[in-house]
Amino acid sequence: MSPATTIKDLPVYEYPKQTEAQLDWANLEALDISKLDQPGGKKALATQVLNFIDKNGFFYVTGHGFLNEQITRQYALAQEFFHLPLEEKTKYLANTAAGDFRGYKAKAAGANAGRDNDERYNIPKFTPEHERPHPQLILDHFEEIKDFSLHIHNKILLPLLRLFAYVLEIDEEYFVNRHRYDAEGLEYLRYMKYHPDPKDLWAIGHTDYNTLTFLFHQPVAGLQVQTKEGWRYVRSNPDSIIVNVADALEFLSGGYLKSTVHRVVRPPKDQAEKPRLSLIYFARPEAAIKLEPVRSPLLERLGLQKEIEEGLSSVTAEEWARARIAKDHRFRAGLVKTRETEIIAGVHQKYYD
Ligand SMILES: O=C(O)CCC(=O)C(=O)O
Ligand SMILES: [Fe+2]
Repeated sequence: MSPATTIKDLPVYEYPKQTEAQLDWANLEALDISKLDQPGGKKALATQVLNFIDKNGFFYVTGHGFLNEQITRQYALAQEFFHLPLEEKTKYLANTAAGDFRGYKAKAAGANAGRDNDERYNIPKFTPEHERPHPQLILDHFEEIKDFSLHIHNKILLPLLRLFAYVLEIDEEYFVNRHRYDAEGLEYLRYMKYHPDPKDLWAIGHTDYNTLTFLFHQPVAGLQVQTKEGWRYVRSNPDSIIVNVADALEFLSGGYLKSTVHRVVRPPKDQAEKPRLSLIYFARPEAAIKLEPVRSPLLERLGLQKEIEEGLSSVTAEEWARARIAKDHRFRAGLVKTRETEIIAGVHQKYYD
């Protein structure tokens, strides 16, 4: 390969073109988190958050401190990873039957081929708990992937958690203290590849089971968010990360922050024949954190304060995530015909077409 098309060791990743299709786009707020370091910035952002967060858990983050090249390097790695032979990738299979999503998930095949059209590689946080084998490609770029993951955790996740705590008028370290990087618990960076497929629905409507999900720029349209007015496409802008509130943060915030339903549909005609790569970071609370609602002066004032009750409040973040992953596995593997809705402790997960 010529030097012009590689940066040192990897082919340069070029984003596909944005679609020219006229789509119904969701209107989402953008939080410029670089403002948090400026006088008055926290207050301004809190006002913005209060305007949407009890209705819709999707928003953009700008001012996140990543250079475009850092993000496209991760896409280049994702692309190279998925080019590895299937027998190499399957050496690193995730144990999804046990609710463990670390490692590789192949695209469904054989009798279950219709159940999904995506491959994934989940790279867990860089702590001794999660030391595990990786392909040489990943090992060769380990420090770069680690720096990328740590930037998301320390420079994006934690400031957002402090901001949400400020909005709820609680100790600003309340959520941060439940997301210590070195503590036991699973977060991961995901490389994902959707293979072109004629079916309309590529990922059924769902909520995520973690704290916050960070979706990096991805011009192939397909991600949709459920709104009161119906499904709306989420536009991906080059300077923004798309963020969504997921189950654990909804539970911890006493239901105030909304874990928002989303899905992935087949891209519009001008993009439908291309593979769709996604680069996603799933932040989760520490494993042992109980999903009990916080006591918040804001929620008290609004009459929305939830009490700690039997049931979900005694379920940990780890138990919730494992239960969701294992149920999902049972469907994808063809062990059950339809998705099971009760996850744990009598709490139901809703699926939407
Ligand atoms: O690929 C995307 O844009 C979204 C994927 C997603 O919702 C998920 O993996 O939970
Ligand atoms: Fe999702």
